[in-house]
Formats: sequence, C-alpha cells, structure tokens
Amino acid sequence: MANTKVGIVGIGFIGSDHLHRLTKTIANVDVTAVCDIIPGKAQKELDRQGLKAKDYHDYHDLVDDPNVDVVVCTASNEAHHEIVMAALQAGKFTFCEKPLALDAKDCMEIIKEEEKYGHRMLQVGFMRHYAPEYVQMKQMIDNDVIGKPLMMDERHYNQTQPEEYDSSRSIIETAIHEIDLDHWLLGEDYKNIRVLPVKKTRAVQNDQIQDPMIVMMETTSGINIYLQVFVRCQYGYDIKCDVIGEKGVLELPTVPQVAVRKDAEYSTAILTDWKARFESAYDIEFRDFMNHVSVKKSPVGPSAWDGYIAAVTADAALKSLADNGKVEELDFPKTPDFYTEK
Ligand SMILES: NC(=O)c1ccc[n+]([C@@H]2O[C@H](COP(=O)([O-])OP(=O)(O)OC[C@H]3O[C@@H](n4cnc5c(N)ncnc54)[C@H](O)[C@@H]3O)[C@@H](O)[C@H]2O)c1
Ligand SMILES: O[C@H]1[C@H](O)[C@@H](O)[C@H](O)[C@@H](O)[C@H]1O
Repeated sequence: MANTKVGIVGIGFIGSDHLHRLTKTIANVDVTAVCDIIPGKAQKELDRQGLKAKDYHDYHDLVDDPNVDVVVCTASNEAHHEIVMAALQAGKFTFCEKPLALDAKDCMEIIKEEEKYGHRMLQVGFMRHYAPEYVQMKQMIDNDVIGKPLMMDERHYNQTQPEEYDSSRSIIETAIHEIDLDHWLLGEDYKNIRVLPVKKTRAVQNDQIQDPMIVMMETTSGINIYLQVFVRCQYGYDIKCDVIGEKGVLELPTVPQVAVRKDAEYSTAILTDWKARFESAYDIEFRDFMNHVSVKKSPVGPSAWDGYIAAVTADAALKSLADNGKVEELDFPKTPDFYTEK
C-alpha cells in the first residue's frame, strides 16, 4: 500500500516536532508538503531535519494540493478555525492541535462542516487521552478502584512563556488540557467553572496578565476540581493530577528520572517542557490517527465535539476571570449521535 501523504500547516515548536515524528517515528507516512506564514521558516526546518517537501506560504495551496491526503494543523491558535474549515471543505482528513478554535462558536462551525460528510473527518490534539499513565487512571476510575471520585487536585505549570502569553492563553491553550481531560477521565459533564485571580508573579511585567490562576470546576455529580495554572513558574514543566476517591487516591506519576546522591544531596531532575513529558503520548496519538485515516477510516481519538465542549467551558472560564472569579454555570447540549456512533 502506498504511503499516506501528509501536509503540515504551521512549522513552529510543535509543527517541527510532529514533522520529525511523522517522518522518523510513524511508519507509512510521507510528509509531502509544509507551510508557514513566515517566509522561509518551514524550509529552514526541512533543511535542519534533512527533509524534502513542497514548501507553501499560503495554507490554501497546501490544502488543495492533490499530493496531500491528510492535513495536520499546528499553526497558532487563531489560525486553526480557518485552516480546518479549508481542509474539511477540500475533503481532507484533518488533525488539529488543541484548541480546536478560539471559541465555541467557531468550533460549532467546524462541527457543521464535518457533519456534511456523515462521518468523522477530524481529530483534536488532546494527546493526554493517549498518555499511558492517564489511560491507566481512567481504567482504575472506571473499575471502581478508589470508589467514587470526590475531588481532583491538579497542577499545570510551565517553566516560562513569552511576555505576550496572556491570561486568555493560559485558559484556552494551557488549562484547556485539563478542561478536556477531567471530563474524559471522570465521564461527567461540568456544572460550573470559576477562575480565581490570585497573587501575581513578578516574572511578567504586565499587570493585565493573571499568572498564576486557580481554576475550579464542579461536575454534574458534584466532584470538585481544583487546578493551579502557572505558566511562568520558573523551575520546570510540572504536571500533577490526583483523583481523590471514597477509598483511595490515584496519583499521576512523574516521569521517571534517575536520582542522584552526590555532594550531600539527593536529587532528581524535573523536565522543562511538554515535548519530553508527553513524547510517548504524541507518538501513540499519531500512530492511532494515521492507522485510521490511511485506510480512509474515521479517526477515533478526541473529536470536534470534545473540542467544542472544551471551548464552551473555556469561554465560561474567560468570563469568570473577567468578572473577578464569579461562578459561571454551564449547560451543554446533548452529544449528537454523529459523535457517539462507533
Ligand atoms: N498538544 C500539545 O501538547 C501542544 C503542545 C504545543 C503546542 N500545541 C498547540 O500547537 C499550536 C502551535 O503551537 P507552537 O507552540 O508550535 O506555536 P509556534 O508559535 O511555535 O508555531 C506556530 C506556527 O504557526 C505559524 N502560523 C500562524 N498562522 C499561520 C497560518 N495562517 N498559516 C501558516 N502558518 C501559520 C506561525 O508562523 C508559527 O510558525 C498551538 O495551537 C498550541 O496550542 C499543542
Ligand atoms: O501551556 C502549554 C502546555 O503546557 C503545553 O502542553 C502545550 O499545550 C502548549 O501549547 C501550552 O502553551
């Protein structure tokens, strides 16, 4: 069988990483085209990785290229909606990094476009669904290992983010992982969300940016989730997830690192970025996505509907933050059959 031809739009940090993954780790794929809005950026990355592919500057050309079967969108958040719409309109299976779009309204437009095909065409890059440790947590919750979950205690810390990374990105780009993940882990919708502005770090010189922040969510059965988001914590990339149940606690493991005993110290390293922390999750995610779309089967990973649910919740979170932590009630439409049919 011929290799599947992939085009990648947006060759920044994760675009370069997925380019490497799709050419070196995932079998039976050819990356035939790349595109970045910044002239020369994609070509420079091709050269750095010793690869050859068509280099476009306008994503419309990549999407319409008959030598591209599948579109991977790794462009900046604000470009996702237009790129995904164009890819779907061109009839291409599409992988879009999270968030699916900037808000729920744009996600709904994507859903309407996808529904025209009568089957799923799109997967969203919520790769934690593929991380073996989260998969195990989900199985343990489903198998009642700790009884009914009562609370969750989470941390999403980045070592740093650029000056322009504002509070809204902390929600729609950072907290969106847990917003999506927790509802998948627990198998419940959210009832409400609030975002508390807390004492700010001096690591950002812009008093309009709220960093850190505390995101609190409650599910329909009353499970309370407490998530600290801190995108300039300075010390490392630190992800925590505890699920506290009636009979016990599930703890997300930290990535195993060799411990060093030396000079009267005992230490283990902390990772500094998402690339290393979730490397295997990204690999498994792409293997699964490509296994399906390469034989023209619908992808089965996180869907546009998951992207929409996360965006509705993120919209409410932004509202809460603007309103000094007011509780925002959430109400979701029933999941369309389209997204539940196997
Ligand atoms: N799943 C994850 O864990 C994960 C990790 C990192 C990033 N992401 C997501 O991936 C996306 C990219 O993040 P990044 O850190 O690589 O950002 P980045 O800024 O390094 O890269 C984005 C690239 O997209 C390009 N771009 C923007 N608009 C474009 C357009 N219209 N056409 C073509 N190229 C365009 C930019 O020039 C840039 O090179 C974001 O949406 C982010 O949320 C997801
Ligand atoms: O806050 C970052 C997250 O920790 C990563 O996992 C990526 O999603 C990245 O896009 C975000 O900026």
